[in-house]
Amino acid sequence: MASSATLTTTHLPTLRTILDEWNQKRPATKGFPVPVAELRQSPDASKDVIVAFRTRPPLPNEAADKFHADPDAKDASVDADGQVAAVEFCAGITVTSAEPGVFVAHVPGMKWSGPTLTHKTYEADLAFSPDVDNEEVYQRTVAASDMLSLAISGGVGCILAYGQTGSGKTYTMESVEHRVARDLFDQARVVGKRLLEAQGGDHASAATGDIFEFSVTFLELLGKHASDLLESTEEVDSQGNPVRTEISVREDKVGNVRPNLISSSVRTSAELEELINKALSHRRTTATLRNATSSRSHAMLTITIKNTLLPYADEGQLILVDLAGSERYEDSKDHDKQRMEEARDNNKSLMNLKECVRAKAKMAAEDGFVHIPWRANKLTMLLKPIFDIESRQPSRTIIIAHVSPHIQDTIHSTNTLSYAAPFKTAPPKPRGPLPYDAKDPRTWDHDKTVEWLTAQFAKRAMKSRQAEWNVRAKAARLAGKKLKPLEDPAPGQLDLGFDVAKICPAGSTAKNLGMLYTPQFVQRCLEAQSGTALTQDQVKNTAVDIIGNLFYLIITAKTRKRNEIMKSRKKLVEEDAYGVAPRATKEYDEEEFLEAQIFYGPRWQELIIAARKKCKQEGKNWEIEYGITTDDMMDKFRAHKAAAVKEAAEKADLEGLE
Ligand SMILES: Nc1ncnc2c1ncn2[C@@H]1O[C@H](COP(=O)(O)OP(=O)(O)OP(=O)(O)O)[C@@H](O)[C@H]1O
Repeated sequence: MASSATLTTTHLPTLRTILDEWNQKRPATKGFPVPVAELRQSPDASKDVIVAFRTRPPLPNEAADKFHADPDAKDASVDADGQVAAVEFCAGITVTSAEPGVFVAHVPGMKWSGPTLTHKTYEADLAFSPDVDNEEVYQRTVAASDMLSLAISGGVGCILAYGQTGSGKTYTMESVEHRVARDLFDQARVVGKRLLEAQGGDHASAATGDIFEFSVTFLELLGKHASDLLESTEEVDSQGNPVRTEISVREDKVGNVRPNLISSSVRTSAELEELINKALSHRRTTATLRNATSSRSHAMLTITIKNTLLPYADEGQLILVDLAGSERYEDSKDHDKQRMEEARDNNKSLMNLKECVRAKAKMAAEDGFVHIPWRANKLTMLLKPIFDIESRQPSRTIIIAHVSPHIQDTIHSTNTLSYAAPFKTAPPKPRGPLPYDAKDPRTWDHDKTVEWLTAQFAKRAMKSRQAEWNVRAKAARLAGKKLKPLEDPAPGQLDLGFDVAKICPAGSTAKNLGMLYTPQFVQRCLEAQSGTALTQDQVKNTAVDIIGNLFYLIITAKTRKRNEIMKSRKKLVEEDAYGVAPRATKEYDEEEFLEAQIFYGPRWQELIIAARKKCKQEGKNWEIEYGITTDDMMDKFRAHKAAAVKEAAEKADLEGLE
């Protein structure tokens, strides 16, 4: 049977005629409904996963190369006289609608009656034709989905470039990276100024809005091997490959995947640009030295954004991934063993990525529980922030699937398009209210939400009232006097320090609050502060604490079903973040472990990671040096919980006596 290559080569004129006929019959291509200059916020900002298709223009002489315009080549296109036929471009892809995006792939085939073309339709949120430039792609994806604001506000934004080798992934991703570098700092300053304004008072950065810290890592994943693209190396191995330290990718004790990469802090667009250029030049050098293209590795740029006004809020992240080429395994069969293994590993990681993105898109569309197998592979482990359903950080993923414009590549293109098209989901359907569940804030109406918020603020107000009284009582005792016992305030008389109606205005529910980013909730609380009893820091800590509690309740409700399954798993096996063999610890189930982490907040991770890092550098045993182990921290947490339970019971007893 004729190979696909021979088929297209020999019958190119016939295929072109069939394509022309099809083109004449089809409706005109639908462009973007909104011109790029008037773009505000689209595509649907409520979607967690946005899918875009992109195809590029044919490159000079590419058609000739693709169709083997070399008379000695196996599939050479020669005419009846044995002359090399002139090879012209023939489209393998047609864009029929830009938004929603529709690509039609023209698949050549052969029947008894002669060559045929099958036209397969694939749908995405957006489709970019060859004449759309990089700026427009950036504006319609990253800018329109407000991804930079998401990351600045403590969320996670991820952009994935997928496609066959040579389809234009690197062309897109490099341009996105440079544009992110161009815009990120200006946007952060706008958000910073807004937050400082809400906070009021003097602040050193009030005029500039410089309240964020940015750090950058750049990882390369080649097959199963991860390395640091920011590590400069002169060393090369016997095959000419640059020797870089192998980076381990695993979950640490607290479940974070933080490979030990060089993390460079940047303060300006120019500094970020410089760093990106450095990493990209390392990637290119590696590719050239290996006599191959960058298509064999995944390159992951991560920008972490810390809000210095809210040190305990989650750090935002932007993760930009130029994925390895999606070659079919058969295409690598002629390669050496190492390259075949790499191709197999790449395929596995891309297949696992597909499962995870699909599950995530499905979960967002159905608002239910779907298992996301992100632990199955290093690539998806590195993308944990977007896949972990226990993460309380909001996230958004844009996947740009690239295809070659040539009919010669249509088989590859259909693979790419059928990989990415299922990520397109309908936006979540508007539903009626869920039946009320006291433990699930997503089911609370406005009144219940206000009641819960009021109770949260009241608890804290009572606590600080008591602390104040204790101080006064102690001073009185020292002066030989006795203070009148503290009486409970009359109903409605407790000064909460906040106007709850401003935090949760009419019509707003816990579900709406749960969709706010931590800094947005903090800003609301700063604006809703009544009286001057609380300092700025107290307001911020209270706000972070309360929104944390709400997130916790929502996550617990979401994962309740999963926890039931997990309950059978009694023991938690820990892995040492620095590669010590896994060891079993005392018994505590995952639910309690999660509760403890939330109780400690980011301090848990900071304490453990910082202590370990320092001791590792100094060659000391961190457990002896610091005397804290996970078991100790769990013990302390249990003691705290027991004390809280005891206190509540005593209070209940007292109330019963009254
Ligand atoms: N939209 C475009 N407009 C013009 N040229 C493009 C476009 N997209 C890609 N190219 C060109 O096509 C060639 C291949 O693109 P690129 O290297 O980005 O592909 P790739 O998918 O990243 O390949 P690899 O996987 O091998 O790294 C490059 O010369 C690039 O400049």
